[in-house]
Amino acid sequence: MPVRIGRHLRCTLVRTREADHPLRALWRRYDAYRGRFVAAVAMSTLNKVADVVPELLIGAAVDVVVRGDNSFVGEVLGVDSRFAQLGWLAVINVVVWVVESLSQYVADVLWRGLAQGVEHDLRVEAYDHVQHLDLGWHETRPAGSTLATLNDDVNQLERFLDVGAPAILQTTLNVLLVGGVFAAASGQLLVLAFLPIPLIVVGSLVFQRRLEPLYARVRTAVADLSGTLSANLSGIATIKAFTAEDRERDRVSAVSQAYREANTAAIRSSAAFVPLVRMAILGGFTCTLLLGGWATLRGELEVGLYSVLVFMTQRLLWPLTDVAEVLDLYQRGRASASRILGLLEIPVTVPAGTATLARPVRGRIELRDVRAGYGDGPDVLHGLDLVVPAGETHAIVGATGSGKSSLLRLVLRFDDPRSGQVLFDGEDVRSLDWDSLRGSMGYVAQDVFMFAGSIADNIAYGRPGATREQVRAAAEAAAALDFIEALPDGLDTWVGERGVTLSGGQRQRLALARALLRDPAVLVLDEATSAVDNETEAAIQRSLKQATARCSAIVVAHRLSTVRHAHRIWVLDAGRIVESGTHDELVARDGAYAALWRVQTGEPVGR
Ligand SMILES: Nc1ncnc2c1ncn2[C@@H]1O[C@H](COP(=O)(O)OP(=O)(O)OP(=O)(O)O)[C@@H](O)[C@H]1O
Repeated sequence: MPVRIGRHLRCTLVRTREADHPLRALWRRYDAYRGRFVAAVAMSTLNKVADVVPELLIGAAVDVVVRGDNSFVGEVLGVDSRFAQLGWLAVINVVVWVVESLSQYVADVLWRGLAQGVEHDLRVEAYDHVQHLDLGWHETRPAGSTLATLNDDVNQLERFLDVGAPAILQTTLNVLLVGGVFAAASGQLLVLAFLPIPLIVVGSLVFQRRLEPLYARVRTAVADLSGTLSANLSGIATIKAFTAEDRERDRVSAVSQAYREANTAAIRSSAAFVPLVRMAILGGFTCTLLLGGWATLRGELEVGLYSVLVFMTQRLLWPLTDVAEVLDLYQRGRASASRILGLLEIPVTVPAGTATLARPVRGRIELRDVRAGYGDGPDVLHGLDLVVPAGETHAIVGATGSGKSSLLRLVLRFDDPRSGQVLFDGEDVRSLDWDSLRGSMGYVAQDVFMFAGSIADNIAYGRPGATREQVRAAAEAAAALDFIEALPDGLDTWVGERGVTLSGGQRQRLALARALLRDPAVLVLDEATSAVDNETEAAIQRSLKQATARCSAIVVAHRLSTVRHAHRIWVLDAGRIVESGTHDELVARDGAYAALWRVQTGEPVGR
């Protein structure tokens, strides 16, 4: 099965399939929240009903005052006294207000809980998916852009669920409840008061269509801005060193301006909707006020009912002015949902296998006719055959760009080869689960990363349950204990996110300690000692000799003195193995390795 290395830039996927509505897809994905959603809808419905009742009570009170003994309330309750009727109305009002307030509280808690639950789950799920995507994908996509999706887009969606969704529900309920009252009172007024609604609905649909691409543009602009900012902050030392501050400010300003323009365009369009809605509302309100008033004067409508209808028109129509804002939230939420789901749809191209290795893991690595490359680019490794028997230390050397790190990436299965096989203890690495494969390896990368935490935390990163003594022993084996103990808090010294308080060589030694503490079957070192001085390197070599007595090691090094004692040295040139053998054999052969050796040491060949 030919598989390609890395680079799966699938920005196109960030916009999900048109046919599948992102919010509907979200609904399907989070079925665990459906119960809470139904409860929130029920509570909002109760709240809305309780909200409409006081208006009816006002009408009833006017009816009591105007019609006295014949009032609607008097007939329903069988109470003659107007004072008693008003008293009853007051009691009902208090009960309704209590129900209204309580249901409002419960509905708020439910909606907010729902929104935050979905926000949390979605963020964690998206993050987890992102961390399983292959390394090549991460390398070709600005980290800031992924961050914008994980953070900003998830927040937008939360805002829609928290504010937008209940608002849509309340507006719909309003229309239904008030419509019911109007229908009971007067069919003609129902038609007139509701005339603006189709206009608003059609307007909403038209605006929604216009707004959709505008908000998609806003989300893309946010991702660009976030990507630029995060890249610049990571490269701040380079910006300073090359006095590029002004240039970078202009670049950030241009990206920020693009965001501003995208937002302005969206806001201009969505805000234009408000006056349209208001004009429609004015029409409906004027009809009820005038025609209802005239009907009351002609005696065709009760005064109490007229006052209810006027209040109701207010209640029905004014909340519709919020439709524009809700539409705005909806579109933002939809665009964000689309981006998050797009991220979740990106396939994991280097999935874990299911096989486990027999224990104890021996640590034999073999590459069989391996061809590999990045994305759609040319091959960078051309049919490599290489074996590292269990327990041996092998070195990979060669000019810069010859493919040494690419080879290590295949061993760790950061990428898969385009053809050929990588075998670990005889098993194809594609068939192994991560625990068997990477769990048996200790890796020190060229660019060492330290997490925010103490030195001890960083060393124990690959083996969280390690004892203090084990951490100290690993630090000692990596020739790191002396400098650690010289620090004010020793092993408890806090190192920043990137270990910026440490020198390059110190960081490398901590990374080595971290790898050794795992007690790996295979130690993979990519220029692990390039930043230490000769004396420290000699100390590390002595420790490594002990450490690698128990495991296999694949060591990439430019400094050939580092790998001189390896069991075998493989010389790479432009992605091909051109020589292999022990140091002495290779020097004796007087080929590429011998030439490199001479350049580095000035030693005459054959010595
Ligand atoms: N992530 C990547 N995406 C695309 N091409 C890459 C990537 N990493 C390396 N390459 C290319 O693959 C080739 C081999 O690079 P590699 O890093 O494996 O060489 P190397 O021998 O480790 O170099 P160095 O000694 O400088 O670390 C180079 O041509 C490089 O441009």
